[in-house]
Amino acid sequence: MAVLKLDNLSKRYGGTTALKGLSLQVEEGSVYGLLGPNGSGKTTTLGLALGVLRADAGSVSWFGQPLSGQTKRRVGALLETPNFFPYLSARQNLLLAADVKHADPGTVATALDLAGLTARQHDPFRSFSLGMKQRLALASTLLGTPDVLVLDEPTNGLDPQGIAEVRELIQRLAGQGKTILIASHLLDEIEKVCTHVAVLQRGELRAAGPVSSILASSDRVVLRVEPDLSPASLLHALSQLPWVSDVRPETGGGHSAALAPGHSAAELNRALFASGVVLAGLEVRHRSLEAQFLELTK
Ligand SMILES: Nc1ncnc2c1ncn2[C@@H]1O[C@H](COP(=O)(O)OP(=O)(O)OP(=O)(O)O)[C@@H](O)[C@H]1O
Repeated sequence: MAVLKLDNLSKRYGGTTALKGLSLQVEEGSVYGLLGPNGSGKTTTLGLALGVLRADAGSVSWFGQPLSGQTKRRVGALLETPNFFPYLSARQNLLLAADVKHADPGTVATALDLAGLTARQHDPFRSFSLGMKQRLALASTLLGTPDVLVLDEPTNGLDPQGIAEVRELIQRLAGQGKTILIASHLLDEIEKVCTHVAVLQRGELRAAGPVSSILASSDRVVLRVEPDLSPASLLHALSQLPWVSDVRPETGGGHSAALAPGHSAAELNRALFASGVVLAGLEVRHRSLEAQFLELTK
C-alpha cells in the first residue's frame, strides 16, 4: 500500500524553481530516502508533503486520501530542531510537547523507551549529549504513535557518536514497522538506513527505486573484440543476457556494459564464448557509490 503519493508536484519561490513535476510513492514499511545536494528541493518536498508549504501544481495524498487533520495525526515530523526547555527534564519536555500537539500523554513513556532515554528521563535536557538531544527530538515525533515519520536531515550537526545513535534509533523504528521518509544530502546515511531512495537534483527527480538497485555498487566491464571483427555479434550476444544492461560504445574503442549485482566478468566471458563471441579484451571497472551518485547528479 502507498502511504504517501506525490503526484507531479511543482513549487517556485519567486524566480527560483525549487521543484519541477516531482512524482514519487512511498510504500508502507519502507525507509525512503530523499537524497540530493544542498538546494535540490528536499526540504521543499517534505514541506509540501506535510502541508506546511502550498504547491503551485500537483497533489499529495496520504494513505490514499488528501492531507487532512486526520491524516496528519498519523504522521510524526521533524523538520527543524524543536525548542526544548534546558532546565526541564526529558520527560517534562515531552509532556509539554504532547500537550502542544494534542497527543495522548500516555505515549510519552513509550516514546522515551524507543529513544533509549528511559533511564535518563528525569535528567534536565541541558545535561544531554548531542546524540541524546536529537534522540529526544525523535522521541517527540513518536508522540501520539504515528504510523509514519518524516525527518529532515536527522543527523545534521551531530558528532560521530550522535550520528551513530540516531541512525541506530532510526533502524530500530523501521524494525518496528514504521514507514520513514528521510531527507539527507549524505549518501552514506541513505545507504545505511534506507530501503528506497529518490535522487533529486535542482528540483528534478533523477532516479528512484530500491537502494540496492539505484545505489548498488555494480561494476562495468569494457569488452573488446578483434579489430577486424564487427561488434554486431557482440552486441547481439549482450542483448540476449538479461543481467547485462546499459551497453555503450567506449571512446577508446570497444563497448562497456553494466553487470547486475551478483554477476561477474568471468561469467560474462563464458556466456559470450558459449554464443560464439571470442573477446580480445575484458576489463572490469569498479564503480564506487560516490561515483554512481555523482554520475546521477552530474
Ligand atoms: N523560502 C524560500 N524563498 C526563496 N527560495 C527558497 C526558499 N526556500 C527554498 N528556496 C530555494 O529553493 C531551492 C530548494 O531548496 P530546499 O531547501 O528545498 O532544498 P534542500 O535540498 O532541502 O537543500 P538544503 O539541504 O540546503 O535545505 C533552493 O534553490 C533554495 O534556495
